[in-house]
Amino acid sequence: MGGLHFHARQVRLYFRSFFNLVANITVSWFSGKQKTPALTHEAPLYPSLAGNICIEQVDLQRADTPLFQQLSLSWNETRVGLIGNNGSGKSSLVRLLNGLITPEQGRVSVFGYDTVKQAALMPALVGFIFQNPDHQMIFPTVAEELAFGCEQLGQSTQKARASALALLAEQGIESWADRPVTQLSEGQKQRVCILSVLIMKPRLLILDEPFSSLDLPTRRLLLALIHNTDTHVLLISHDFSVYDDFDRLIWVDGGQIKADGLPDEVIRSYIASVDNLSVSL
Ligand SMILES: Nc1ncnc2c1ncn2[C@@H]1O[C@H](COP(=O)(O)OP(=O)(O)OP(=O)(O)O)[C@@H](O)[C@H]1O
Repeated sequence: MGGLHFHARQVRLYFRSFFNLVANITVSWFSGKQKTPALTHEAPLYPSLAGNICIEQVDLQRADTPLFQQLSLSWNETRVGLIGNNGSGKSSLVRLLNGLITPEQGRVSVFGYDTVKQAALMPALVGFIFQNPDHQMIFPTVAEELAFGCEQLGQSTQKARASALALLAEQGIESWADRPVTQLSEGQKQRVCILSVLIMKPRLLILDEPFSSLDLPTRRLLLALIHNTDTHVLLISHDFSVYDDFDRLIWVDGGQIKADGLPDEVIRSYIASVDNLSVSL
């Protein structure tokens, strides 16, 4: 068991190191330490779909089965939610946005950057929070977990620790700095994960079911954290109350956009469709 756990940690470490190596090079480019590559803000293939985040005529298969066919979607709103039944394609859709999966056809771009052609930029542009914080945390203590992101932004080890401590102090949790992450509760771990991504100031923050095991106060605390950033947020949650202040909600069904609009209206349509289904069962 211990060996298995160690192995899983190592795999995660290598995976994250690879992404961070790429992010490091990228951030160095941004900060002018190396020659800046020619970044092309390409025009959208379909100008009517122009937006900060843009999915254009995308085809995607999962396990040889078509999931998205000619999927097109774009938005500029800062707070966007994604709902849909299990297996409807939500996680696949958000994984297209940081280049974790690649479409067979079409194009996905985030703030003008192509997630495939400019994949190396994605770790610096798009932060990702998973359902299970254990899949994300790799350092022994809270401060190290936060400092890592700052080091990827080019800060010295000392400066990175100072930035981590400053963020913890701002959150009123400076006493957590040297706590082992393994001794945090699930909610505390998720809070550290969100802070460790926000400290890198991504332009888009994607959260895939981040609250499923959290109690109401912790959920509210983390929602406030998300609301207080000026980062664009894309949130997947089966708890619709989290969408109260959101600008837009997208309902995915069988790999297609079933409804897209104000959260209240989309939630009403979704619930009505589930009620209809229950009646006909
Ligand atoms: N790694 C994978 N390999 C192959 N098929 C996959 C993989 N991940 C998801 N799928 C398939 O793609 C489809 C969409 O799955 P996805 O995880 O995107 O749905 P979801 O809406 O996020 O579901 P849930 O709410 O259960 O998390 C499903 O049919 C699923 O079986």
